[in-house]
Amino acid sequence: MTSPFDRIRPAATTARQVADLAVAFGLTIAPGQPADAAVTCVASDNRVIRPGDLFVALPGARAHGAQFAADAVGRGATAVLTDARGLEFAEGLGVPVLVADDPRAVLGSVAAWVLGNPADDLMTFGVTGTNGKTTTTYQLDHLLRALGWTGGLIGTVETRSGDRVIASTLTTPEAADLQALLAAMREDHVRTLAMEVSSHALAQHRVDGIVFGVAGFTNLTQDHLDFHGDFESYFATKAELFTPARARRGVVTIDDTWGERMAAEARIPVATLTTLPGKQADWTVTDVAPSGTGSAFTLTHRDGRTLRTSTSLPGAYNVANAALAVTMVLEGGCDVRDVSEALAAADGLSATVPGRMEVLATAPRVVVDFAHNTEALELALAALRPTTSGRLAVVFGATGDRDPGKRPFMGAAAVRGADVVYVTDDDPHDEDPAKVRAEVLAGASPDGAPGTVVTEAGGADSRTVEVHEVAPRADAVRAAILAAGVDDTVLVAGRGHETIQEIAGVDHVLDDRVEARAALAARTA
Ligand SMILES: CC(=O)N[C@H]1[C@@H](OP(=O)(O)OP(=O)(O)OC[C@H]2O[C@@H](n3ccc(=O)[nH]c3=O)[C@H](O)[C@@H]2O)O[C@H](CO)[C@@H](O)[C@@H]1O[C@H](C)C(=O)N[C@@H](C)C(=O)N[C@H](CCC(=O)O)C(=O)O
Ligand SMILES: Nc1ncnc2c1ncn2[C@@H]1O[C@H](COP(=O)(O)OP(=O)(O)OP(=O)(O)O)[C@@H](O)[C@H]1O
Repeated sequence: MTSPFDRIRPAATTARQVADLAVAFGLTIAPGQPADAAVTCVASDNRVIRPGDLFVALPGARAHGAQFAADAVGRGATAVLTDARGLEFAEGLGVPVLVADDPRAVLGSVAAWVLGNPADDLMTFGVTGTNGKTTTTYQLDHLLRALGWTGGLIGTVETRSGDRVIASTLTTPEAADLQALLAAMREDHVRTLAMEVSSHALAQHRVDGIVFGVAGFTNLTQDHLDFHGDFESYFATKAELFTPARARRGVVTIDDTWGERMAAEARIPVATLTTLPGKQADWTVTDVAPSGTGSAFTLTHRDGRTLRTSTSLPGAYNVANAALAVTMVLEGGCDVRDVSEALAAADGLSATVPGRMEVLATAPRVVVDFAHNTEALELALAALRPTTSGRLAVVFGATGDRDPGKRPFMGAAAVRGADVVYVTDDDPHDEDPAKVRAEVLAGASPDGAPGTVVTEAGGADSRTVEVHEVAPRADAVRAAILAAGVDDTVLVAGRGHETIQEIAGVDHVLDDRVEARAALAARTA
């Protein structure tokens, strides 16, 4: 396992003069410090500094990066870039100090300049949206490789450049790390990049220094409102990806109204995509049919171009993810026949995505999925229902300290979609886990207590749902799997590939897949 401070960086770099950098970006060199030095790479965290780096010290919510400037210089940083406040810490360290009003706003462009604009050498695909970024990115990477290119991948789960692979700490890396990674990709002869672009990244200038060849939009639903404030600003942040500063062209899924608005307001050429029957778009998905564990579908352009392929992942939304991946590659300029043949040879969009609809067993079926907001939970349950002949159980919790408004909605969605509901903990962070569970339970049952809930009592669709509260999470996973019949499905939702659970500032090792496998072994025993 890699450490959070591992970075994929270029081995060979060209030295750049700090004085030239100051001129190029109109930065002030603080008086009384050395005026020039050479820099070869850029980092914004002292813990990843290597000799020759420019240390960019950013003000943050928890610290000012300049507090770590002395350590950065001790590790070999040859210059510091910070703001006026950071200058107080960075003076007198014997290296040039560049000052910018807002160092975060120049970091991406500065890093790209130092590293020789590495994004220019790649065919870049950036995916944004609330749900589906990771899945779409893996399918994109799978298709690009099937077409014969050496692909790079950046996203929530892992980061890949050629044979180099590390676990990711953020969905979209900080700007300096990202540019260093792109420079490493250039060295590794990577030709294409499939990358997730989070709304945090857009808001924090992390993707400055890249103009994506093709940007893709999946969907927009309630999430991250603690960071963005309201839906309108969340939308506006995502919409930035569809402007000339960020991408040359786009593909927008218009299955939801936010997609329609994104396509209408985009300031770059966009092609629209829909999976909804009868809806008009540039690209439409039709003839969806079960195929293996997933679905086959036909993708057709208004001009008649068409191909039929499949995805191995279950659920209608995975058809949308797969179709978006294919459409982005076609809009990137690939010929429909080449794509069709590559997909036929690659068994369709069949990439396994860690912790996304990952099937661990079939009798009972045990599936680990990352659904951690209301809509995702609802859709994940709906995706599994048609292929569950027995009962459908779900194990999930809500995250502490984040977006408390969604907790009761998640509880209600679980009861609507499942027959057995285990409310447990996700990452409590600094919040009382029992309080978080209680807020989820408040949406799951009328009295907010575990027990038997009758949905739509008296109606034709009336169902009886068992609601349990079990903590810690490993016990909930175990209880659900031990109680399941062979025809049942157990969905363990919310944490996907994650391996660390944070409780009151302490990291605990917890991997849903490991816990589920242990429970399956206990069943056999
Ligand atoms: C809200 C947010 O995104 N915050 C990110 C931001 O934090 P911050 O600006 O408050 O930084 P800080 O911790 O005060 O530190 C200030 C500066 O000092 C540096 N520092 C800090 C400590 C130290 O010992 N040495 C050091 O050099 C930091 O690298 C930073 O440059 O910069 C930090 C350094 O890169 C990130 O770790 C931190 O991500 C936090 C942990 C986070 O949870 N971010 C999430 C919300 C996020 O970005 N998520 C999206 C995906 C969302 C989704 O779609 O699911 C993502 O792209 O990952
Ligand atoms: N197109 C989609 N529409 C709705 N839900 C989806 C879609 N694709 C995936 N999901 C659900 O959302 C969960 C997260 O999927 P994925 O990791 O691909 O999205 P993401 O955008 O990368 O999410 P995050 O940024 O939170 O990591 C999945 O586990 C699945 O339950």
